[in-house]
This record gives sequence, C-alpha cells and structure tokens, in this order.
Amino acid sequence: MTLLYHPDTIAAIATAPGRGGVGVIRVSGQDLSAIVAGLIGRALTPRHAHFAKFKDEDGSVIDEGLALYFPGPNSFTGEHVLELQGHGGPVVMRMLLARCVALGARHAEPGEFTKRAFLNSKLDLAQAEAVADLIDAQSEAAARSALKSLDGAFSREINTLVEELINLRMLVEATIDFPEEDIDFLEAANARGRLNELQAQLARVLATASQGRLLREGMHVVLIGQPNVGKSSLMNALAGEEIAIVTDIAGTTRDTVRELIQLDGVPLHIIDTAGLRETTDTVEQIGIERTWRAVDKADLALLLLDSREGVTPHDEAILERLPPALPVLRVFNKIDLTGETAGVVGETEVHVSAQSGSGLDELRTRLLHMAGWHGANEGVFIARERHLDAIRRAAEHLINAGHAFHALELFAEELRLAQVTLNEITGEFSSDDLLGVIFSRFCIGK
Ligand SMILES: Nc1nc2c(c(=O)[nH]1)N(C=O)[C@@H](CNc1ccc(C(=O)N[C@@H](CCC(=O)O)C(=O)O)cc1)CN2
Ligand SMILES: Nc1nc2c(ncn2[C@@H]2O[C@H](COP(=O)(O)OP(=O)(O)OP(=O)(O)O)[C@@H](O)[C@H]2O)c(=O)[nH]1
Ligand SMILES: [K+]
Repeated sequence: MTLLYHPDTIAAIATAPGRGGVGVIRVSGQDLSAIVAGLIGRALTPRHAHFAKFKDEDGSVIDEGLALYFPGPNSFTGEHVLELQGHGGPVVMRMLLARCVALGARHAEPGEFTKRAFLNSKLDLAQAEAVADLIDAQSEAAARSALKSLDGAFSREINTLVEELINLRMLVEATIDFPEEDIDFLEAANARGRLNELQAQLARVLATASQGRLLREGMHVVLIGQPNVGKSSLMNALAGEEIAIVTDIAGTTRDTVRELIQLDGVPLHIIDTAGLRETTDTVEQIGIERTWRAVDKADLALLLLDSREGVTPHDEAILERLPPALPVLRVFNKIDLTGETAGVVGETEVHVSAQSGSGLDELRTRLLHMAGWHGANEGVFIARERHLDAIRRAAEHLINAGHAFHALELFAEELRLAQVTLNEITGEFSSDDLLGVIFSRFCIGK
C-alpha cells in the first residue's frame, strides 16, 4: 500500500446535506486505529456491517448505527476506509464528523476521496471524472453513459489506441535505429495502413465521445423573435407545463425564463426571452439586452415567426444581428390560423402550432439532429470537452505523421505526440493544476 501521497486522514459527510433517513460519514487514511478505537472501542472485522454505538470523548453515545471497515488496498480510495452509517440528521452528522476530527482526521476537500482513488490507481482520470458526471447526470441516458465510463469503457478505447500507437512507434524507431532498414521495411510492415486504421479508430471514438459530451452538457437553445409570435407558448409546449406567462399582450415576457427539458435523454436548456422590438419601456429594454446576452451563450437559436406574416423586415434585422456561426432554426408558428401543413421544410425551417401541438414532434427531431444527436446508442460513454479536445489534437498529430511518412524522425515524433495527447485523457501524466481543476468541482464527501 502506497504511503507516498497522503500521510493524513480525511473525513466527510458522504450523504447529501440536510435531513435523511440514514447519513454516512466516510473516513480514509493510512491508519484509522485511533478513530476506530475512540468511536467504536473494538476492532472491526473487514467489510462486515457492525452494529455499534458511536462514542464521544466522555464515553457518552453520539449515535448508534452501522460501522464498516475496508482495509486498504481493497477499498474505494485504496487506503483504509471507515464508514459510519448513522441517523441522517444534520446535527448528528456534524457531531460524528467533529468526533472524527477530534480523533485526528481533517475535513476532506471536494473530490478528495476520488482524487486519492485516482492517485492510488483505483481509477484513471476519465473514470474519476465519470464519478462526478454520474452524480451530476441530468437524464437517465446521461447516468447510464457515465456508468459506462466509470466502468472503463472509454478508457479501454483510449488504451487500445495507445497500445496500437506504441506498436507502430516501435516499428518506426527500429527503422530509425537500424540504418539497414528503410522505408521499404515500413511499407512491407504496412505502416501506412496501420496509421490509416488508427485514424479511422480515433474518428470513431471522437464520434462516440461527442455524443457522450452532449449527454453530459446538453445544449443551450434560445427562443427569440418579435413580441407575441408565441415564444412562451412554445416553451411551455416543449416543457409540458406552464412555465412562462402567455398573454395576448405584446411584451409579456420581460426577462429570460429558463427550463431544462429532455429529448431522447439529451438535456436541453431552453431559454425563453423578451420579444425583440424597439421600445421605450425601461424594463422591457433591459429584458431585450438580456435576450442578446442569452443569444451569445446559446448553441442553437429558434427564431419564432408568425405564419401569417412570414419573415418580415424586422425578422431580417434580427437574423442580421445573430452571431454568424450560430445555427438557427426558423419556426413558423400559429399554422392553425393559416391552415398550413405542419412539419419540416428543408434543413432550417419547421411549421408548427404551439397551441394545437402540431409539428412539435418534427421540431423535436429537428432540434436533436441540429444538436448532433444520432439517437440513443447503447455504446455511448460520457465524455467532456477536455476529452474531445485531446482526441482532436491527437488526430492532428496523426495527420501530421501521415505527411511525414518519408521523414522518419518527424514521423516518429508525431506518433509520440499523439500518444502523449491521448494519455491526457486517462491521466497517465497529469499536472497538479489539471487535477486541481477536475477534483475541485466535485462535491464534498466524494
Ligand atoms: N457505502 C458506500 N456506498 C457506495 C460507495 C461508498 O464509498 N460507500 N461508493 C463510492 O463511490 C460507490 C461504490 N463504489 C465503490 C467502489 C469500490 C469499492 C471497494 O471497496 N473496492 C475494493 C473492493 C472491490 C471488490 O470487493 O470487488 C477494491 O477496489 O479493491 C467500494 C465502493 C457507491 N456506493
Ligand atoms: N392561434 C394560435 N395562437 C397562438 C399560438 N401560439 C401562441 N399563440 C397566442 O399568441 C399570443 C402570444 O403568445 P406568447 O406565447 O405570449 O408570445 P411571446 O412571443 O412569448 O410574446 P412576448 O412575451 O410578447 O414576447 C397568445 O395569445 C397565445 O395564446 C398558436 O400556435 N396558435
Ligand atoms: K405575449
């Protein structure tokens, strides 16, 4: 068992703050004997649920509950772990935690248990991140895919790629080291074919990881348009409840209204905004400023239009002001008043009635398509932008390698860089800064 990293013992309330039926205190360290002796007063059989009285300094009972002892290295953190399952009231939990601290533990920082699990090689970095992503999952599909990554599905893909990269590198290094070997030798060993295969594999992993990122982060979809076109009505229809106020008074929505909905397990943050028009009303003006700010942060905009009017010069002006890279879906609303057919027209147009609901299914499908969702796929593992970034950079190095096929030193170097870049995902070599950023976002007790 490693003593390298952490001489000190950490403790935290592992259960959510507030009242609960049962609350759990978790303690991890190299030597928990003083804490076990002080709290329980007898030795604990490994991985066995003991009913025990948890004692205070003066021998009085703080709580009675279950104590579990996991000797390292066979524990979540790889260190010795003690769990106290007490009555889940905030006061009891605080008293138990304070007792652990009095007996030599210190309060754990956010993510510190999982960080220790990582440093003790119980989990790699992608798995450790998946622990947080599982806890933060906003849909069932996101939770399932986080569990896949926690189970190592993503890491295995990366490790397979890294192994194949190493094999190819060995081949190239051998060609460099033995001058009698030359390009023909590489050709004969199908180095180019293997490079192509690596590129194809990396592209597949990127595609799956992109789906995983979408499940984790969702999309920010902003509803914009002139007053009274039906933005709030559409928001409510998509959410399935009355979230935004709907009236026939133009300028009803004066602030941005946010709601999280799920389509096919993909979390969509829908933002209803104040209708865009010239106004002298100060409150409405502020709302309109907020609309533009929401637009700047959005991944996708729905421009709502009144079917009876079509695209007016005012709408053209709105379109002009949108960021050029922002994908826009034009939603012609109120087709119940014009008798138009519901559904999608081309890539960027859909005809609906927020009131009757016609065309909304087509709108949902179109939204998912624009988000880049390819349908609920069993194999999707959760991923983060950090991972996608590393995969894209590794792919660049493989492209560079392909161009350097006849400059062996350069070819070898690009392969090495691709490997190092992929290793960032599983955290083979990771900086303290990166670990700090990742684990500080965890909750306390995890
Ligand atoms: N009570 C409790 N429930 C919990 C956790 C916990 O720490 N405590 N977990 C915390 O996140 C999750 C489960 N994760 C865990 C992961 C590994 C080990 C563990 O003891 N691993 C040992 C033994 C493995 C085995 O027996 O197969 C090891 O890896 O060596 C425990 C919990 C969710 N539920
Ligand atoms: N007939 C019909 N009326 C609709 C439809 N959608 C919305 N409306 C009506 O249009 C009016 C304006 O709807 P809202 O949803 O408040 O429009 P908005 O774009 O949010 O308006 P602002 O808050 O002013 O920006 C209300 O009277 C709605 O009932 C529709 O599909 N068909
Ligand atoms: K309105």
